[in-house]
Amino acid sequence: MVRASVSSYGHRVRWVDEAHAAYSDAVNAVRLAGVTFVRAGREILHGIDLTVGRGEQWALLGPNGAGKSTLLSICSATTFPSRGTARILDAQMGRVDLRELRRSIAVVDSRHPLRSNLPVLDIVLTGVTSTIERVPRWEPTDDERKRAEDLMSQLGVGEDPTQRWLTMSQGERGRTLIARALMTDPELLILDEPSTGLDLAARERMIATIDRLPETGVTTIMVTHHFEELPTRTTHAALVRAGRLVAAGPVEEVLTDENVSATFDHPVRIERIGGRWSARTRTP
Ligand SMILES: Nc1ncnc2c1ncn2[C@@H]1O[C@H](COP(=O)(O)OP(=O)(O)OP(=O)(O)O)[C@@H](O)[C@H]1O
Repeated sequence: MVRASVSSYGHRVRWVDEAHAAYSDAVNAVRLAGVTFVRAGREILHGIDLTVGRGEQWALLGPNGAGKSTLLSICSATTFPSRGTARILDAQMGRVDLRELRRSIAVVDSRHPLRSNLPVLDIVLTGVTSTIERVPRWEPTDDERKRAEDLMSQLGVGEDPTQRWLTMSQGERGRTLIARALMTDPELLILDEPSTGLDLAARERMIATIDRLPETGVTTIMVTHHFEELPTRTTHAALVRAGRLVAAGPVEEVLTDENVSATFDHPVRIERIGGRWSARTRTP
């Protein structure tokens, strides 16, 4: 069912995720109801309702400071809502063992805070321990090592065994972090600006990599600033502005000139060519 409403910015927007709300949680990866988040006395998210079905590929878009990363941290069960409920992979935050839940969730963050100059294999293996650094005295099993090597080969990293974190390019780091994230065969994969700082060829390789992820059945939620970076297999989008959703639902219905212009408070024309999107200023 599609419901039309008027956003707080005076634009008519369509809410298109109501059909999902009728689903049982068994088919939902994320279900947020009335999620509000307060930090340092300031309300950053205001009553967010969002349902992400399992196997869907979502993009979160919006201006700087809109609350995308905060929303992402609630979806990854890293941050608790101040009010409202968050069900992640059928588990209600606040009522489950978070360590157990987080085993099914992997996060790829372009600002990965690794300080040690680890080789690629060791970085990928930190996906098993869910740590940034290698855990002292922890050793992978033969199967874990084999899986890490398989993923490295699939993602095209680690061919040079001397390659280490501090000397890796942004593109190599990004693909290494995706291999790391896939180590635990996650049900939910969170991607925070995975293409940041990549040159054109590296960005295109990264998008092609992300485009292959649905084959694993994983649900993805990705934050990006650029419509050009949306993988072709993106199924849904959510537009965030000033801590509120402007629109959320199937990507073709959400990424309209009207919705995107309302989100960025700027006249925007959205085009989709060959499955990829672009956005530019709409001239009268
Ligand atoms: N640690 C913090 N303490 C106080 N306020 C914060 C903190 N982190 C973020 N904020 C504020 O919360 C709001 C939302 O931030 P958030 O990082 O979620 O936005 P974003 O949409 O991801 O932004 P960007 O696109 O710039 O990364 C911003 O106004 C930001 O200033």
